[in-house]
Amino acid sequence: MQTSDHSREDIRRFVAQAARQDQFLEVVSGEEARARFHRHLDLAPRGEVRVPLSQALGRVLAADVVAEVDVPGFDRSVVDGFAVRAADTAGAAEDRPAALRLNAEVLAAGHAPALTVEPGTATVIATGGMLPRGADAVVMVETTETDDRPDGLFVMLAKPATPGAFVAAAGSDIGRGEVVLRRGQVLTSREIGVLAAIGLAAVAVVRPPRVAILSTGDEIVAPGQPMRPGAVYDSNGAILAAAVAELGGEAVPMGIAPDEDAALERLVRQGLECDVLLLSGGTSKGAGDRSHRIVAQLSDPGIVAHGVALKPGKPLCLAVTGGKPVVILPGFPTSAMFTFHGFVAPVIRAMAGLPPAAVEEVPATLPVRLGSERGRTEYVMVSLVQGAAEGDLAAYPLSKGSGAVTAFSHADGFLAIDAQAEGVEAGSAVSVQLLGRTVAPADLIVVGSQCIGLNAVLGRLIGEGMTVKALNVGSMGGLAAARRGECDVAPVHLMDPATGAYNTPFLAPGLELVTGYRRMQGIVFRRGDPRFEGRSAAEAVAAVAGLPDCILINRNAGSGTRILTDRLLGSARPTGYWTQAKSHNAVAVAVAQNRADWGVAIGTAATLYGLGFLPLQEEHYDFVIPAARRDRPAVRRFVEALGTDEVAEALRGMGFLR
Ligand SMILES: Nc1nc2c(c(=O)[nH]1)N[C@H]1C(S)=C(S)[C@@H](COP(=O)(O)OP(=O)(O)OC[C@H]3O[C@@H](n4cnc5c(N)ncnc54)[C@H](O)[C@@H]3O)O[C@H]1N2
Ligand code: MOO
Repeated sequence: MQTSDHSREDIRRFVAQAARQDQFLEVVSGEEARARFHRHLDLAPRGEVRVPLSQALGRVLAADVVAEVDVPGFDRSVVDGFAVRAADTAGAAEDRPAALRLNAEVLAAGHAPALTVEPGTATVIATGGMLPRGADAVVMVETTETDDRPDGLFVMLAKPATPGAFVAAAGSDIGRGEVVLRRGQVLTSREIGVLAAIGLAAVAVVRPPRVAILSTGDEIVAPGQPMRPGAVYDSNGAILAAAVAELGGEAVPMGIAPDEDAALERLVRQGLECDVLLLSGGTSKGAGDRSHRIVAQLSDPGIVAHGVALKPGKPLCLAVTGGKPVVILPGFPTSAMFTFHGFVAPVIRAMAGLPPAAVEEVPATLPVRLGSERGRTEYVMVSLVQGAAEGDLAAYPLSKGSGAVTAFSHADGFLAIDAQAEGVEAGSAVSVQLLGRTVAPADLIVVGSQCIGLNAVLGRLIGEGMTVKALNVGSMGGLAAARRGECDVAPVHLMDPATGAYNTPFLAPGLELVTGYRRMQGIVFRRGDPRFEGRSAAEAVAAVAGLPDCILINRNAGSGTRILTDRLLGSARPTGYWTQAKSHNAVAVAVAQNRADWGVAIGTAATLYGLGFLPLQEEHYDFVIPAARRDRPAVRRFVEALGTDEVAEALRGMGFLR
């Protein structure tokens, strides 16, 4: 839909359509939605295919595999030596060796013996050689001597051999008729080895369910294509295709459908040729949201639930047609992933012949308060860090909203807030459902304010093989985490408004400060703007503060940059003063995209977005370290690396001062 040139009638129609909430009249619980969905689904695997072993990795066995051969297939020598009759060696000793005449045969691996080991004789045998008739043991060559006598070549044994010594019996590894692998087994390199050992070149595996994946929306652009204003790259398509493959399905990417009924209808019809059809976007009540209207045309039974009392995930639309699932996931990536894992993944697993995924939960403590809207069960992605006491885990919320794409990749798991609760208090015990099987441990935990300069140090440590977990919770959050002993390093840039001093005034007993680097803060503006170009910061502010059409993009209250801005403005309240951008980047983007005309940010942000910059003041970005953690090897290495010339050089290269 075009964004300009709308007639009043267009706009009235848009609002009327957007306000029509019919599709959300019946919002059901997650359990109810799942129950309705499963009532109509056919979850049986969709047949089997034979694949060569070279293509069997990761596939699911369609049937039990029964060995038709023994492994080993014959009694086999496991050493180089002599095949003997153990009875002939009874009583052998250093001073009374048993002498056995050697038969005229050498049993290399892969050759069938021709001669019997008669009493009083032995046959030379190699590792892997087939035990000859008559023999019941093998003697290692090192423990023997040979004796070249006129009546033949003899081997002298100084010790008796026990029956079966150094012989691997036929079928001792795998016996003919044995079930070696069970149906439903996921084939790894180990199982593929077993299949090869019993002589199979190909194996029957479950046919992976084919899952059509269609992203929808006029604003969606395929990665690799040029960006347009207001557009977003199609991340859902890529995430879903990979997630389907991870679950044993075959992703059938169908690209991006525009918000247009005819095209959508055609693509939905095409997608229904697969075993599952997944759409994302356009399920909400926006005027451009077409997907659910098209899916609503399906029958037998069609849509079974549209709207679930979950956050994220409210607009999820579940449909079934002829036993085949058709799901519209919400467009926001976190919502799409969350509902995919909750509602679609179990279906794909079942169709792929896999058992339900095991759910692992760990207890943790919530370090900060979490607010929640009543009426929907809310799921919050968290990152887990080791707390002060051994075994204690702190669950840091990764609250970037449903639209974020990084929440899933940064999270260790998620916690649920009851639909009736208005939030969870700081310090509450919570249960975290893990996304993987274990909590990923890290050598160094960094919690606080994030800065791209930090990578100059952390990148180096990671290159040395250290694992690092860095959580962005702001300076105040980092300071609190350091006080609670939940991090090794808390990067902070806090200015005391009374004195203008950085960071030191905020230290508490048990905390140390390591000097980091400085960041120049200043006014950012679009190059060439005569209201700023060529002026000092103070002159510029004096000139623009009273101009109603010169818009400021301000920072959030509590941030160091906001304190600086307030000092700069004095009692002036320019247009835009009440905005609350949360980062340097957000300020720079707003100015670069002409949504605002000026703001205060660090010089690096101005450079990144090609903006003009009027320097104001250096900000100190330092590191608070709990004294109790100061001697940990990872912390010592961090401080050491920070002090090196290479790091200082890298920081200067990025525009920081060190
Ligand atoms: N007035 C109301 N507005 C909204 C409600 C509501 O109840 N009342 N629900 C909100 C909720 S909750 C969600 S979640 C979103 C989901 O809406 P849709 O599923 O219709 O998704 P879209 O509007 O198409 O897109 C939402 C958002 O996600 C981006 N998107 C879409 N597809 C992709 C993709 N393939 N890759 C990356 N990003 C994608 C899209 O550009 C939008 O920014 O609705 C709320 N609104
Ligand atoms: O519930 Mo929507 O799915 O916020 O994100």
